[in-house]
Amino acid sequence: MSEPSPTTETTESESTDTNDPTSTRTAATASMSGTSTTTGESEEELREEWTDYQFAGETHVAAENLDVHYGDDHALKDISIDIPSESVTALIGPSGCGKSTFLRCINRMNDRIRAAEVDGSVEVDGVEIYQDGVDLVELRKRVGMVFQQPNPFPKSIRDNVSYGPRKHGDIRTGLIDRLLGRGESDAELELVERALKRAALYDEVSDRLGDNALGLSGGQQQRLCIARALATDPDVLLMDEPASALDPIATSKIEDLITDLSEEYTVVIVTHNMQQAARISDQTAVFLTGGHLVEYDDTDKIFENPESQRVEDYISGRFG
Ligand SMILES: Nc1ncnc2c1ncn2[C@@H]1O[C@H](COP(=O)(O)OP(=O)(O)OP(=O)(O)O)[C@@H](O)[C@H]1O
Repeated sequence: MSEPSPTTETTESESTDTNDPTSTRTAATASMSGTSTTTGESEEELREEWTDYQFAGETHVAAENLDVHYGDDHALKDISIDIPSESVTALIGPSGCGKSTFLRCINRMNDRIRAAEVDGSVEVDGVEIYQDGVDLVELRKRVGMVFQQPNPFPKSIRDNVSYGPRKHGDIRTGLIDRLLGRGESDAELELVERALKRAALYDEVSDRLGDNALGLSGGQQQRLCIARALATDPDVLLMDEPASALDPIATSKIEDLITDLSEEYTVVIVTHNMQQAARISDQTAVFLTGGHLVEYDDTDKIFENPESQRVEDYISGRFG
């Protein structure tokens, strides 16, 4: 192993992110509460466990003292975590413990949920993304997201992939291209091919790029969604249970792809499938009920010798 989309789906209109008027929260550092958890371990003790983690690589995404509320529901409590670049980080834990909420903090998708209030800090490449003036379109180009249900647009395969770059004006259409006899369509085709190859889909669709994407199998649609995310040249890929709607063969292809992508991208994946987390991730963060990050470490350590009894119970199926 190398070193790291919600239950809501992205729609075409969502993908055209503009600065969201609800996104005015600023970074605020929450103090550590020091309260006791249901198991009697203090939050400092829990924190102790996962801050022992030795980084395999450079930190790419860092959350500090992150709290999320949905109205009265305190969904994430004082989360601090450093996620290394070019690796796969799995987020595991029982339903409702805040995994998707955390994932959505990394590209500020929670800004779209009116009830969501985010406090604390998230840095991507050392830049605070919860400061005023952050360009959310740019952020979401750099931090791509793939959701549980494949959600291609009802357009051609080619248009699905080129949608983002076209929207953001990233496909070059300048004079030099025209002088060289290259038109907009050449640049676009190049980009589409590159993204489809990177998503391990090109060979299966190269002869039908004009066909409607909805005619692809579920696994192909999911790889198309990954290609669509890659087309805007992100460096972080957030994946919310990307294989849970797929059959075992399609799942295996997605897992191989994720491993491959982690050589180039920082992948953060939510999964309910612990075997999947063990197979594909380099480090694993275990969230448990109450919105706590209980332990974070190398995946082998989490699965073979976790520090926390609660994590051991969860992993062995005695809890959660
Ligand atoms: N859009 C929302 N509006 C209000 N509350 C929400 C919203 N999304 C999540 N929550 C609440 O936040 C808490 C954490 O939910 P979240 O979906 O992040 O957990 P999860 O670990 O990803 O769950 P699952 O594994 O079931 O997807 C839950 O109590 C949930 O009800």
